[in-house]
Amino acid sequence: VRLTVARNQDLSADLFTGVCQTGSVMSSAGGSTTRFTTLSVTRPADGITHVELNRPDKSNAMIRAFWSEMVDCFNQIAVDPRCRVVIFSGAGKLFSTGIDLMDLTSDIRQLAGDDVARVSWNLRRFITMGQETFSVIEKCPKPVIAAVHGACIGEGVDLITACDIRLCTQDAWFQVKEVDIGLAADVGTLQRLPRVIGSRSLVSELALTARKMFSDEAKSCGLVSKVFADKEAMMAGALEMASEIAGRSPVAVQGTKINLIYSRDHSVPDSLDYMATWNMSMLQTHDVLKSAQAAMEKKSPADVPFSNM
Ligand SMILES: CCC/C=C/C=C/C(=O)SCCNC(=O)CCNC(=O)[C@H](O)C(C)(C)COP(=O)(O)OP(=O)(O)OC[C@H]1O[C@@H](n2cnc3c(N)ncnc32)[C@H](O)[C@@H]1OP(=O)(O)O
Repeated sequence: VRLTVARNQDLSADLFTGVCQTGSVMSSAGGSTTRFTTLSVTRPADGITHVELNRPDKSNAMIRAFWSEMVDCFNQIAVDPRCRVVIFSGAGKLFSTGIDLMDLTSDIRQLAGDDVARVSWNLRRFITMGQETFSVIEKCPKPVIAAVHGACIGEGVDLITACDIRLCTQDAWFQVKEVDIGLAADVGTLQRLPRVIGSRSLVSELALTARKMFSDEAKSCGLVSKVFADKEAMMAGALEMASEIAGRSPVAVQGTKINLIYSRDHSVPDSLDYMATWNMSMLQTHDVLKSAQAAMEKKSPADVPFSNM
């Protein structure tokens, strides 16, 4: 199945109206609409939301509007019962070249405040806003599959390390570029990358030298779990994986994401404790009974109708 075909079929859907000339419109479950200029949001199949970086003529460089649109987008996805899983990709010839360098330089030049304390305070707020741009992905209970083709630079790496699953094309490359522009990466890569790939030595090497890492190495170190020949194959693979996830119990899927992230950041005893408390209510779902019955009847979970949440 190709995403492009599915998307065309979906343009009339009520929730996501797809890309139009002035941007993409997304309405929350409550009905309010948000118009995005840096993102395209579509629903290629039942339960699946496709979010696409949508500044292809500027290499999907991330401007300030992107920061707030990401927060709006993922906050809406988090509460949208019709979304069970998200695919995140980039339009055009590459995934993203990271922060928009024009924006960055003008933002830094325009820092306001009467003295060092006030300037610093404002700068801190600016940095935490940047961090929230990617933390919203992690806070969203729906799993997010990043699908990367071509370059993924700087903030692009911040973005994908906040995703749950990463796929890429053979021509993909990754670069923790921040030291080259005179700063220590500050919106997620240094915190998340060491937890994604096991080797702290490799993380330090990548972050301190800003060297490019190509797809084969990205696969062997665990940054991505699958490499596809080209973008078309990757998007088909992402859609197939997303369908597998969307067909399963949302109680089980969302509980799995939340507990995996919790256990990444806590000790095993604390995480087991959290898990027990989590499942003391979630195990009472009808989904367990329905799934167990389907397994005994040798049916796939995909054949079981689970209600949305
Ligand atoms: C508190 C927050 C702090 C956050 C920090 C974040 C840091 C980072 O993200 S560090 C990474 C910054 N990015 C870069 O240094 C990459 C810059 N781009 C490139 O080196 C090249 O674009 C690249 C080698 C990737 C590709 O080169 P190619 O010749 O194929 O394309 P270009 O002609 O360069 O690009 C096409 C148009 O896109 C514009 N563009 C590309 N990247 C950026 C960018 N990062 N910021 C702004 N604009 C970008 C480029 O200017 C071209 O536009 P136009 O000239 O209008 O055609």
